[in-house]
Amino acid sequence: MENAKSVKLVLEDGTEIEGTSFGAFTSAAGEVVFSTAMTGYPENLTDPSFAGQILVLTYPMVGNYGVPGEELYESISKIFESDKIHIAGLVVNYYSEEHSHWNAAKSLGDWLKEYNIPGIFGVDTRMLTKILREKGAMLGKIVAEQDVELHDPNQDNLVAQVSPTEVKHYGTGQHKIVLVDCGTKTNIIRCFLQRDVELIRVPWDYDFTKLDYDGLFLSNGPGDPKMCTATIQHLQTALGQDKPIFGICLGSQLMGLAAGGDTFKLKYGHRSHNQPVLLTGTKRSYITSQNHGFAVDTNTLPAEWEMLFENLNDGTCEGIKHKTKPFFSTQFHPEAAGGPEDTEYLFDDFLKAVAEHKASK
Ligand SMILES: NC(=O)CC[C@H](N)C(=O)O
Repeated sequence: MENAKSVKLVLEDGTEIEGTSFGAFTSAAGEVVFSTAMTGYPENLTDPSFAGQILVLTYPMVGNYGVPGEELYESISKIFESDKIHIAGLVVNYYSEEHSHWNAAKSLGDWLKEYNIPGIFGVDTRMLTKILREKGAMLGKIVAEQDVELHDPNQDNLVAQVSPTEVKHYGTGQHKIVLVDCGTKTNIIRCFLQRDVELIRVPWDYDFTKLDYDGLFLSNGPGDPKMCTATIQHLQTALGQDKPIFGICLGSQLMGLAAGGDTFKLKYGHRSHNQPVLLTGTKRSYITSQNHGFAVDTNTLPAEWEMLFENLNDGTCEGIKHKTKPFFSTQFHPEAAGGPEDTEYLFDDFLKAVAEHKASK
């Protein structure tokens, strides 16, 4: 490669790995996490839940299908999961400078440069993942010319950084759904707009309890769920009523916290497109898309709540539900993008609960 510049990845345990720069030639610190998904870097990089994280991809060749051009649908992106790259840095094994795909508009390296995000390649990302799996997710940094301090993004209120500051309206359907945007993936909005919904998208700390709505949705988002104190407070008011509530990922953790339960940090998290979950009380399992580092501790849930899905790899909580009220959540991503769409039916289940609740009034 012409003009190749070397950079290094440094982990908090002292591990240093030399590699070659692609994307922006700059330094960045964050939490180093790995994803074993085989595709989906345009979706992953724009998922706001990755804010503050240096993402390691185990799939050996990355960049070969380039990055699509932007297209809008109802004023939201048709392609990406938000309007910018959210990761702090990218670590890959082989970066394919040549890309080819029917909808590619640019290379992955050029896209990273646009957002001033560093990438490093030539790293044995499977060896690195073994280190992260043994020792747990670690802080780390990509170092170009200037050194930077290690920084733990989970100490920051990342949700406040990625959440919008204004209320937005979408769609004209008959069910009025409030979407609390803690860093929502746009595919959640797309999934709602493909159904009979009018969506009111509000900031993470907005007092939605004052709004007139039929159902409440809590989005995914970055960082430690315990940082979202304002959302948890508003949610506690909503849990005192009986309008249907559905939460995804961070939204599931917020539901657990508002219900009176606790969350904890997983050793290295779940990030891939093939995480098996079991629907509690059945022998039915689903393959799901996941991206989370925290989970609800089911042992701390009050008696009127129960686990809805369980992760079949490590037994952790993949969703909760209220035993009598229409409140449920998933730790995984039924909206996929990327990953399997097998659990998208949960949007229909939620809207069915909304319709039933309205009919009962
Ligand atoms: N995708 C998400 O919503 C992630 C939730 C939370 N930030 C976690 O890492 O567990």
